[in-house]
Amino acid sequence: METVGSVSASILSRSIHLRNPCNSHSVQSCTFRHSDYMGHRFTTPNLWIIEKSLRRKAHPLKVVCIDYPRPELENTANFLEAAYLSSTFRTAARPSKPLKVVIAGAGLAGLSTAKYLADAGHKPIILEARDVLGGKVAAWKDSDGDWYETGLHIFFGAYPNIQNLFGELGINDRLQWKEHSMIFAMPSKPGEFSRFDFPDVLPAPLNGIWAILKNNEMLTWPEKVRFAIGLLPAMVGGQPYVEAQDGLTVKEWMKKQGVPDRVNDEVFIAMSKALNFINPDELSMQCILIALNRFLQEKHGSKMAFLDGNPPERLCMPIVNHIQSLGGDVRLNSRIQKIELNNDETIKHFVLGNGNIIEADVYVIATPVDILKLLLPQEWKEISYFRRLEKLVGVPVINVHIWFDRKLKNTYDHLLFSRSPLLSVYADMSVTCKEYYDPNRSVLELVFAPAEEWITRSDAEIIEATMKELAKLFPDEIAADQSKAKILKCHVVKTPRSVYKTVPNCEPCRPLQRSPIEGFYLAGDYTKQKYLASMEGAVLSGKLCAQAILQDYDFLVGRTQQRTTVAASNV
Ligand SMILES: Cc1cc2nc3c(=O)[nH]c(=O)nc-3n(C[C@H](O)[C@H](O)[C@H](O)COP(=O)(O)OP(=O)(O)OC[C@H]3O[C@@H](n4cnc5c(N)ncnc54)[C@H](O)[C@@H]3O)c2cc1C
Repeated sequence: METVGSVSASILSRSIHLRNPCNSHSVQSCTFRHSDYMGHRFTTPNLWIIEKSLRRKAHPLKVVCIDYPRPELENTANFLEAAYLSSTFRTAARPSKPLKVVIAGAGLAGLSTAKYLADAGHKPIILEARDVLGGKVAAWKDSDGDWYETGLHIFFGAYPNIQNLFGELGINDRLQWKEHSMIFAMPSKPGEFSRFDFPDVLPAPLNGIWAILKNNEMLTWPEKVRFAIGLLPAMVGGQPYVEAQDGLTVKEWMKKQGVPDRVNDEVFIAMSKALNFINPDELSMQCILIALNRFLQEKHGSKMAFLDGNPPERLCMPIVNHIQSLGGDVRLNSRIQKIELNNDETIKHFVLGNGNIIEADVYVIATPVDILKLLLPQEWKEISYFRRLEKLVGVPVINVHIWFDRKLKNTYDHLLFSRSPLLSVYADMSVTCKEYYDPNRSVLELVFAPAEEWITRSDAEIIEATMKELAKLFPDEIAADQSKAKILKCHVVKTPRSVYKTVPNCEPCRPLQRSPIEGFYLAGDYTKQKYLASMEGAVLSGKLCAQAILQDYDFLVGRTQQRTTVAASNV
């Protein structure tokens, strides 16, 4: 095969820099021009190359060809790392005895675990309690055929594992990327918005710095300077500093760093509510620093995309089809009721709600952490790995959909930060999302947070409160009494326990995917991974769970054989 390009790689401190002179996704073959590897050739369709750990001659250079570059955004080191991890499942040696892995929960974490295990040649079976896929990305069709969702979901440029997954499934075109901006409502000027625009010509973090410096409506120059000085230790101290801030709330950290209260009020209330549905006086500062780090480190990190339709069909179904095409299974209406143990306190089987039992070589719980705690057998509760879970508690949040009798004008084809006391982010889905497109009527989807006080209130009260807030965002078009735009219909979806509430000191309580119980693993956005409680975090947790199972393969097979032998001799 003809050599059509070369890749040069270098390592600067700990980040990987890749340059592909071919700059094409359809390269058929490539020569690696590192002195140690001169002349080494790789051939694969859609060649892309990832260099994992170039550490001079002491460690061999690891080169992996990946098939799924991301078309919209640049292939950053984080993306290549995500693609590399995915490729390890496809290229793993086929197992002589595929493991039967039962996974509780068909949220993104459970689906991801099953997908990557299936890629590696194993047999995952997902048991989902409800009649709908997706967990916190679940959605339902009403009697008019309109969809309503558990939550308004945004995909970020800084979500490498999600985008790699879209590439693998061949559904990249389902992400509808928006302008690289963040748009905030201005409570002091009802109906007006202030933008942070990230210029495409500048690399990160300069594009972010430029966006902040150019915006003078929300923060004054002295406030920006005070905030920048406050952030200096984070820039200098790196990850250890970020982790150390887990003990402080956002508000406490701002005070300690001498950042003016107005910065908190103008920017961080909106950001805290968007990230974790709570206010800065509760949110751990580590959460904000991790988000800033992920969003500002990459040129397109804070660029946002909407899925082009309802998540169960447009995102979850392709994962299910993939799992089933490789011999796995996904069963709805199959709630795990109980974890039954052997005498040695390992798992004997899962008991389902209908009394059926299911046995497997490996068991994974990919439910929310609150459900896991309810399922934990008494015998495990004092193990510190499980005891620490007590600190992780789901936060309440409400998602509101309102269909109006007209097209609202004061809106954008984008996510909007409402900066209202009761609401967090919102979007006119009739504009932002292809499947929900309507030329004549607006459909607002709004995240109602913090929701602690509202979660037990009636839908009518929630809609009434929402309309009062909307009257400030659309002063010319919406009035609380509906004397302007009229509500055609609405849906309110309450999630009393959503993502874990990221209050200070939660980080040490997040469990690794491999538990101390043989053959038992966890997946879920709350488990240990570097992307907060998010869709990206859920998908990565599934990959890490599948990776841990693969790493333990010999042990798990040996264990199963031993049990079979013992069972046979008992007969
Ligand atoms: C309102 C809202 C807005 C959000 N916005 C964003 C956003 O913009 N961007 C972003 O990245 N993230 C967002 N998130 C967070 C994101 O949705 C979650 O982090 C992610 O979907 C969690 O996935 P998971 O698989 O870990 O858990 P889940 O989605 O909760 O999945 C767990 C599954 O387990 C099932 N289950 C429970 N009990 C049992 C049982 N006993 N047996 C079998 N199955 C069981 C559940 O039914 C569920 O399907 C938002 C969340 C909400 C609620």
